[in-house]
Amino acid sequence: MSTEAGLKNTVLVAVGVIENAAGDIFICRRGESQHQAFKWEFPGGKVEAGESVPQALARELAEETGIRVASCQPFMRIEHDYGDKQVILDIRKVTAFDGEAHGREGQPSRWVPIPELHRYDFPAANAPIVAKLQAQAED
Ligand SMILES: Nc1nc2c([nH]c(=O)n2[C@@H]2O[C@H](COP(=O)(O)OP(=O)(O)OP(=O)(O)O)[C@@H](O)[C@H]2O)c(=O)[nH]1
Ligand SMILES: [Mg+2]
Repeated sequence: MSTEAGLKNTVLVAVGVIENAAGDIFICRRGESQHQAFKWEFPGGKVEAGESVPQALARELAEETGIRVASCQPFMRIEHDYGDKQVILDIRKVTAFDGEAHGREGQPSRWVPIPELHRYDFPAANAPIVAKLQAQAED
């Protein structure tokens, strides 16, 4: 029963780590009416019924950033419990895309060099994403 209640509050989220030719990463700031308000995020959103993760990612990135995904690869998967909500983040690295990434819904956005990512206030679930990107950048 508690499991059922938990599952009802679990959302699968397609998240895009968009990388440009300089190796910088595109991030956006969440709005005041959203869960984890005002935190910085990697753009993305909930996978809808009947969608695959790459399909949801393409749709969400078109809506939120205006880009068309040309190539993406699995990066990592994170399960996190916020108490009020459980999320499963399926994170994909977007290495080829068409268009200029921008905050298409009016949200603040910017390209950030990987060594500076930890300066931004991300949702708690995102810590392993930033850590993995920075560890890979050190190689
Ligand atoms: N897009 C995105 N969502 C994240 C990240 N980290 C993280 O915990 N989340 C959580 O994933 C959940 C779903 O993401 P979302 O709110 O972007 O979903 P959506 O675009 O479909 O949004 P909406 O319901 O606000 O219209 C939220 O609870 C959000 O807090 C992240 O880096 N990017
Ligand atoms: Mg979203």
